[in-house]
Amino acid sequence: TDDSSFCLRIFKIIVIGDSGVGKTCLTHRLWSGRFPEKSEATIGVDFREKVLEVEGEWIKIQMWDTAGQERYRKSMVQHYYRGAHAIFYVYDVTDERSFQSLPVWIEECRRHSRGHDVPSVLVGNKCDLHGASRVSGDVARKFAELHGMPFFQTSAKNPQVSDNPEDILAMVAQRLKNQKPLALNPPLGTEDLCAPNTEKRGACGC
Ligand SMILES: Nc1nc2c(ncn2[C@@H]2O[C@H](COP(=O)(O)OP(=O)(O)OP(=O)(O)O)[C@@H](O)[C@H]2O)c(=O)[nH]1
Repeated sequence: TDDSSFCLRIFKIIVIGDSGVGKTCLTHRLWSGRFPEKSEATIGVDFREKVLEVEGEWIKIQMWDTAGQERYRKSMVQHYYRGAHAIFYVYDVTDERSFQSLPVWIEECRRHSRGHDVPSVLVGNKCDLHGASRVSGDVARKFAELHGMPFFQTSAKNPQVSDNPEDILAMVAQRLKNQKPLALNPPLGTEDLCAPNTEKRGACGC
């Protein structure tokens, strides 16, 4: 047998954001290719993993779909962030409040990742809806630039109308695999902050 097949690098991605923005649906879309008919509030964390081939290397992606509701997440917060290689910050494009909450999520991440800024992407979800209070794409893009994150607008329900969630994951996986910053043009002075957290990289028993 080929021993290298048991020697996968593992990358942990956590999905963060207010309750109801669609974290579970996005994760479900990525793992099953479908939009779930029913989605209930996540309690604690929902954990999925899969093996992806990226440019000839098989890597294992672990996706941690976290609870947005405070009462379902309190005791788990440390576990979410420990060893995370990347974060999807998700907001709902029809819900201004979920966008306004982002600095709080970013701050929480900083507190728990011991001074490291974990490479992140900003994902506006529910682009298939045309609600009155849509968060401006330009404003969100500027926010993402300010924080050195690539920005995507997507829909777990109807990926055709927007960036495809699978493409977002593929891009993140490719950058993690190559240990490149997630943002193409990190803002001046933040290059180190965008570098992948390599401390727990390569969880390989070989
Ligand atoms: N129209 C539309 N609805 C969506 C989309 N994504 C999620 N939803 C709906 O939004 C609601 C909340 O989705 P969830 O995925 O459970 O939200 P969550 O962020 O995981 O919520 P918590 O687990 O409480 O943190 C559900 O009713 C979904 O059907 C989307 O892309 N488009």
